[in-house]
Formats: sequence, C-alpha cells, structure tokens
Amino acid sequence: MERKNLTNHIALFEPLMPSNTGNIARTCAATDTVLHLIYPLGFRTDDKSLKRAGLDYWHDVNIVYHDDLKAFLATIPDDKYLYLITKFSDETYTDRDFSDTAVDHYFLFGKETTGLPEDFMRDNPEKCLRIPMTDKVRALNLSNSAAIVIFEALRQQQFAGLEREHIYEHDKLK
Ligand SMILES: C[S@@+](CC[C@H](N)C(=O)[O-])C[C@H]1O[C@@H](n2cnc3c(N)ncnc32)[C@H](O)[C@@H]1O
Repeated sequence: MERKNLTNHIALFEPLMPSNTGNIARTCAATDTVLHLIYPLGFRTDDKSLKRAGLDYWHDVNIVYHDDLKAFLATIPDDKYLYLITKFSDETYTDRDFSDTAVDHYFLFGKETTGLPEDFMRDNPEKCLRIPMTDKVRALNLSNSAAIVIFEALRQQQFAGLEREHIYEHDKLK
C-alpha cells in the first residue's frame, strides 16, 4: 500500500544525548516518520559532530527544528492527534486508535532527565499515554520508547508504505 504523505511524526522535547536522537533518526528513516527536535538540544547537529557521534542516517530523515515547545505546538494542524508519551499516564498507548492514515499523528517524548514539562502534562491529561513497565526502573530509554510507540501506530496503520518483504542480493532465508 503506497502512502502519499508522511502521517507520523516523532517530536523530542529538548533531547540531550546524541545516541538516543541518532537511534530515533534511524527509526524515522526506516519508517518514513518526520522527526521534530525542540530546542535546546544537548548536542550539535553540524556535519562533523554528527559523524563523530555515528549518526549515519541523519541526512535520510525529514528533520524539523523548533525554537521551543510553543513553536512546535503552533505547527500541529489538529491537536486531537497529539499524544504525550509519559510514564505518568494511566492510559496504555495500545488502547489509543492511531489507525487513521488520512491525518498526521504527533508523538511527543520528553527529555532524558526530566521528561515533559509537568504543567503541560497537567493541562493535557487526555493526551497522555503510558508504556506499561515494572517499578524496577525509573523509566524506559527514550529511543526504545519512541520505537515501541511508533511501531504500534504503524501496526494499526497496516504498515502502510513499508516493505513487508525485500529481495536481498544475498538472501539468507529464501
Ligand atoms: C528517560 S525518560 C524520562 C524520565 C523522566 N524522569 C520523566 O519524568 O519522565 C525519557 C522519555 O521517555 C519516555 N518514556 C520512558 N518510559 C516511559 C513509559 N513507561 N511510558 C511512556 N513514556 C516513557 C517519555 O517520553 C519520557 O519523557
């Protein structure tokens, strides 16, 4: 199934670690997801710094930079499709319907140290979604959280636009 427009967006609020953002950029490249980075960032995005951090897929991703959270929010066409991904929610991410490929879905993730701004979450509790986990850890890793949620959205969207199989020159299975 061909997807005409990119319908999924991952937004990172003030990400600190280049390795996390690099992993997420790779996931975005693999899934045709737009990556939004909300300033300030904990790393530089000039070519030399990216190469040093091993961020191989950076140039294959549609990346949009935003001065702050307010500037990012101003770009969202319909905030009904904005989701705040946070452990503080009591709604599980798989219970939300992301299946509509005619609209753009925006998944917002928090900073590695302090997450999303508390007042913003308190103002928007109905947008908040949790990935279930035990109480043995404080939180999941940011890049793992992004992969978990985006692939649930893609699953609900029948993996539209993605290859379910690929012919490899040296196929190890067929
Ligand atoms: C390392 S966590 C930040 C932890 C931070 N202490 C906090 O208060 O959220 C970075 C981001 O990963 C996502 N995350 C991690 N664990 C999660 C979970 N169990 N459910 C939903 N999101 C999670 C959230 O977007 C979070 O802001």
